[in-house]
Amino acid sequence: MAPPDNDVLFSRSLHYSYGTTPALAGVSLGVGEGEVLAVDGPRGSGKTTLLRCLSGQLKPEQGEVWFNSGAVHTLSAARRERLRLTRFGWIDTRPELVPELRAWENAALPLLLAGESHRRARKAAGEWLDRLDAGDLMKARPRSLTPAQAQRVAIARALVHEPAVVFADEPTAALHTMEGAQVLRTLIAACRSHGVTTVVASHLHQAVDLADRVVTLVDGRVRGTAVRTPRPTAEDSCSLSV
Ligand SMILES: Nc1ncnc2c1ncn2[C@@H]1O[C@H](COP(=O)(O)OP(=O)(O)OP(=O)(O)O)[C@@H](O)[C@H]1O
Repeated sequence: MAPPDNDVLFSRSLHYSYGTTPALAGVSLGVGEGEVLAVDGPRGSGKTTLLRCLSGQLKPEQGEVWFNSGAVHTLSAARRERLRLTRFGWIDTRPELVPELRAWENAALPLLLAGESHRRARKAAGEWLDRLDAGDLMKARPRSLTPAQAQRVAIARALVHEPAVVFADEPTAALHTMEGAQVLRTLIAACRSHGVTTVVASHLHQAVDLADRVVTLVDGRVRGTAVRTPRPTAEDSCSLSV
């Protein structure tokens, strides 16, 4: 059965286990266009596994994932990889930048991999680094960046190819609390102002205040959903003109 038309991303009854350890035990949810969804829950509740299934990194053992009314769960690994490269952005807990590349080259990777010219990829990466308050880091190597600066470069990399959906898996868990809060605000403001649908996992409740809706997972199941009204604006998230 096809998913509701108004959801960009939709899952139905997702199940996933690592060997005998169940991680998802029937998760169904939808994410609307431009919505910022926070996935909350204690450690081990299945947040990372859910984001990996929704983004096509993992194939669910049972259940369905739909993106823009197209089935993701039935795609081959190569087609899912292509989808991730072109339509999705991923921000991990740790930025995992390529140490040999400069910040702008790291940020430009999705465009360079897609065959974009060096000049255009550099321009787009520079614009994103500027918006994320990291424009002065263009030529820096990852080893010279603070964790928060490196995460800003990783956020630019997730947004540079204008994805439809950005997934962020505990993007501030490795940062100092204050820096983490700033980085999260910048990320969500950037996604909002560019209309990017966003799914953020967080067990620290940091994302909850900035999201439109919060889904709480416990033991691989949805335990609750809270909708924030009125919907937060980009200005609520960040004072930068992202
Ligand atoms: N590679 C793995 N091998 C075995 N078990 C795993 C693996 N990854 C996750 N798990 C288990 O699956 C369950 C869900 O893990 P998951 O990482 O999805 O939860 P999480 O909510 O993201 O946790 P955290 O907040 O600690 O990142 C947990 O019981 C976890 O121990």
